[in-house]
Amino acid sequence: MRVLVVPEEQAAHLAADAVTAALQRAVAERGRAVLGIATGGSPLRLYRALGERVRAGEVDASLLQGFLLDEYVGLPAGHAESYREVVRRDLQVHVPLADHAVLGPDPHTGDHAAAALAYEEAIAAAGGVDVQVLGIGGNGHLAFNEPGSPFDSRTRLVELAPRTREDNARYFGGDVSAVPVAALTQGLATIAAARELVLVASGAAKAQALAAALEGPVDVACPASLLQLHPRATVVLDPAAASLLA
Ligand SMILES: N[C@@H]1[C@@H](O)[C@H](O)[C@@H](COP(=O)(O)O)O[C@@H]1O
Repeated sequence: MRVLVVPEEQAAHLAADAVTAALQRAVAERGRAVLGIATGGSPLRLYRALGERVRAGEVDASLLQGFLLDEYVGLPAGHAESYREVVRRDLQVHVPLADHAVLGPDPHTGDHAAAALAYEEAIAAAGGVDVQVLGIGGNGHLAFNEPGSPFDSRTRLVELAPRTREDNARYFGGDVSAVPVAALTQGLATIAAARELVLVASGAAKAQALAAALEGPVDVACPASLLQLHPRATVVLDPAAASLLA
């Protein structure tokens, strides 16, 4: 695991370096590349920086396919805070992935187990994820794998922890009751199967989770501690997020 601590503005560029290199490697090997997409505030600057790389011709967006980490269950299709819409706003305006080239778990089928399985199959059919962008929850969650999620978990329906719903209320006008109670999420084993992981985090609110994830025991109590086991993981932090690291 590589941990880089730099000012936030520089962090996005270092993370974009890692993501770009992984995508270029995949394109050189297989003629295309699969990007794993995280939502939330953490990767916003990274996605802008990645857009610059695309405009500079370092990455050909037409060769990319994207898979979301997770999706809320219970929002109407097209809801502004559904992760499919968030990805349109936060990633696709910078990195022009075609709509058909971006998939997320489908929360509208009425059969969440079947949708979860179909999503795993779609990722496998694409050849797996080349580089997975990650944020980290304040409680150490990855995607919507809350503390206690098994390391061998796959895409499935999960209930959101109260802390996660409170943290995410800021995207729902501050109203916790508007935050869905469930989601479909890639499992920890699904995430760990990506060939490369790039986690970005900033701010003191993430410091405790990062100390547990990077320097604590590898344990389901902190789902993000699985990064310690991954052969190609890069973590890019600003000084505040890194402030509790030894
Ligand atoms: N499901 C997402 C995660 O994928 C994300 O990493 C995390 C942190 O979000 P933020 O970057 O906005 O702090 O929260 C959300 O709940």
